[in-house]
Amino acid sequence: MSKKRVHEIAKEFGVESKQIISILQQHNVNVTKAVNSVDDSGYEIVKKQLSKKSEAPKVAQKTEQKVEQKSAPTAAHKQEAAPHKQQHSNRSNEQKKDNRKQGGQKQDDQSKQNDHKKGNVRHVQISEPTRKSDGNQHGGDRANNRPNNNNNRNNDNRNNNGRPNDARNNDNRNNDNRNSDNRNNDNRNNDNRNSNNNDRRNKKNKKGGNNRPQSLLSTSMQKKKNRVKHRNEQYLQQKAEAERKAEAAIATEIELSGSLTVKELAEKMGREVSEIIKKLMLLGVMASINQEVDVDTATIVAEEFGVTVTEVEPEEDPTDIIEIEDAPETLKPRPPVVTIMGHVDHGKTSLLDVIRQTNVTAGEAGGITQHIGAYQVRYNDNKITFLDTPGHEAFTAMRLRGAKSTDIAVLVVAADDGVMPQTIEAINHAKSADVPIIVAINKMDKPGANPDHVKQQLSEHGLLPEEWGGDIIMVPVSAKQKQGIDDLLENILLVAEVMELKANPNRKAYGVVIEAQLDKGRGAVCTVLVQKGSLRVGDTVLAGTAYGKVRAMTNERGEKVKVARPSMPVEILGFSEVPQAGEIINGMDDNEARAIAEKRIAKQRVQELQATHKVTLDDIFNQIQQGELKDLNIIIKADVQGSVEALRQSLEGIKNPEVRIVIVHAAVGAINESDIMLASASNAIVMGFNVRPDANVRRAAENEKVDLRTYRVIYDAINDVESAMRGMLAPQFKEVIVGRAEVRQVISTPKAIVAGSYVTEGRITNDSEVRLIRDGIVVFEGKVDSLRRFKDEVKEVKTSFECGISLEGYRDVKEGDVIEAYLMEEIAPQF
Ligand SMILES: Nc1nc2c(ncn2[C@@H]2O[C@H](COP(=O)(O)OP(=O)(O)OP(=O)(O)O)[C@@H](O)[C@H]2O)c(=O)[nH]1
Repeated sequence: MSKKRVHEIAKEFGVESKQIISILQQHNVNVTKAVNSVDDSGYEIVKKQLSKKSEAPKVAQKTEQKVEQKSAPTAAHKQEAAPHKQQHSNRSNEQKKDNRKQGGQKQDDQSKQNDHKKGNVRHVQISEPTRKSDGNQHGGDRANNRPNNNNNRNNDNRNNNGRPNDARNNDNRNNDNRNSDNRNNDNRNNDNRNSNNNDRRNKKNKKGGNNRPQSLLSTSMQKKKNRVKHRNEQYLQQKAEAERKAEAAIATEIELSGSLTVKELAEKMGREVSEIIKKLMLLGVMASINQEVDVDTATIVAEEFGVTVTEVEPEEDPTDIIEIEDAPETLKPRPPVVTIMGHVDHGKTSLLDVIRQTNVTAGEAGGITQHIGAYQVRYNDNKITFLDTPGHEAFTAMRLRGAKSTDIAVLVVAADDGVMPQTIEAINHAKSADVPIIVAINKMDKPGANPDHVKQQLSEHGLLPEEWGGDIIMVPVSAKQKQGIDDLLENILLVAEVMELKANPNRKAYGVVIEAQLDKGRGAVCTVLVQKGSLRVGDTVLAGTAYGKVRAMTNERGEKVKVARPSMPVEILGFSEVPQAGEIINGMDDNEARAIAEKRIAKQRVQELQATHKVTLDDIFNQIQQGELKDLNIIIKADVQGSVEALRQSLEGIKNPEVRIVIVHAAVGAINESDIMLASASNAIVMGFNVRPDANVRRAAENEKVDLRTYRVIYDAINDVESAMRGMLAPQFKEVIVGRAEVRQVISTPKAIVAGSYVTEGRITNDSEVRLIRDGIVVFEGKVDSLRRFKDEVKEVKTSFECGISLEGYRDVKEGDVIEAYLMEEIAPQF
């Protein structure tokens, strides 16, 4: 006894499960769900009920019954087959009709069937996941082709399994029974639905489903291949194009207008930088990418590459200020500017100190002069300007600038020590600057003093004393005992007189920046030596990219100065930023200064962008952040091997997850140019411990943009590297003008003096640091006491608004004054 599930029976009879459940429940069969099973008796009940309703034609039924009887011996089987009678009979009839019709069309039909088969093959491939519905179609086709066989097979199935209604075969039969009745039509529709579903699934699969059909896979592979092929073709095209361009870029003729960097020369010639460097090396010139080569060298290199060089006049630089020669009649005598030079500890400061009658040595950090100071002294009604250049080799670069701004060089040589390395260097600098030298043989009081030995040594370096038939004045002095000082000063004046030093005081100022620094309270503070013209408070000045109105001017004794004439050193306030020492300062028209400064800034930016980016301690953190720095390369130079090792071990001990410290070179000895070249090539930082670079090395480091740092304490070196990695190097500050307001009315109240003001630019805030400016001079610096709009206290007032400002601890405000608000802003370290 077999059992069938409700839904199977429903399917067999082509009705819904609930109809079957209802029939069975009416006959007290306990079923509630489509999955419940019923035995043969239940099945019979259903069959009977549904047979009554059936409208199948009698003839068909009879024919079917005959067939059933032939093949199915049991009554049960006859009954089971009943619903299918009409299907089979229809199919048989159809087949007969078809056979009659076929005749000449047989061939065509056959080919159509073949086509259909092909279609099915394709379809099966595509609809792998929907095998069941394909099975239907497939079976359907088979049924079409071999209806009788199909029939027999069904019968066979029945015989073999004792289960007459194999669902699949049943479905197949339904498929075959086209046009016979509604039920069959439904089936056909199902068929269509299935095929539609298949199409939809195929589309889904195309989009990358796991069950991607084979044909789609091959299509996507083909597309992929095509893409790769296309890319390859593009790459080859681009490569060919680049080669063609490179070929075209190689110049046969170039124009040179002055010295240029190796990189610029390479660009002009359309060659690789490495080719140029190689050629220079062959010519015996060791140059790096950013090093300048003069026109002659560049011409030789170019010619080596077969490039013709034409020398042209350099283009006029709009940022250059052409220096006008003053007419002889405008020139007036001016004091000499004297630079004191010499070896370390030979007594330069002491000598100058005696001359100035002040004690500078006592106030100096570590007893060493740290910067170029400038002072003017009066001797026998004559003025002499002294530039106090430090003797230590660390400050050679500054000394070089000092020499350039100098009329006379006083070379201090200790009588007991004789000519030393920095003495020779000083001689060379003075000679190259074409500055007359006066030798002060100092420390004559010392027991070991031997002036003749000094003279002898100096003669060997081309300085022959007058008494030996030469033209060099040599004065024995003792700074300590204040001996020979008058003699020295008289000789300076004598040389100056012979030189007939003159300048036109009646023109805009022209001079040189001796030193400059940022003062937290006063902004850019700058020592300037006026060389021509006169500098006045309120004048607009330009030095490099810095410009501004001179707010205040003081002399070396801190006294206020209104006008500085030729050869006078003064300290000035008012620059927008800190100018560089050695920069030329020009007095000029306001707008002109601003325009030139802006052009210079733009030019500087371009140059900075062009310069290769070198690693610096200031920039390490940024580079780490941007993922540009994986290794921090360091070159160590120290005085003794013990320090080299100590520094190496300490630096290598610094651990950072993003950056590895690599010591590319570590050795005993002074920092030399080859260290800089190595640092440049390996993008390294140079750290010197108890060793110092000379001027040439410093210049090379500047040119190569190599960060060169010297230390006297190992801890400081380690600390700097660690801080740099964390982006915590000591911050730098710059003054930022927040806003300006013009005082239009002064209102006196019992509590305070209120400056009724109009904000002309930026904003004024109630917590601003401010300065009160009158006729270009700062008359007060301090804080805002109160800031009001009408009667209300406000935090800030913006441009084009009026406000009342009272200043903390200052009442002498006048109409026309300018209140300038500023703040000291920490700037990100840059190099
Ligand atoms: N006995 C003697 N000692 C002197 C004389 N002049 C300077 N000294 C000493 O020499 C040392 C160096 O003097 P400075 O004036 O600092 O020498 P400097 O050349 O300015 O040194 P730097 O600023 O470091 O380059 C000091 O201890 C002075 O006291 C002198 O005429 N006689």
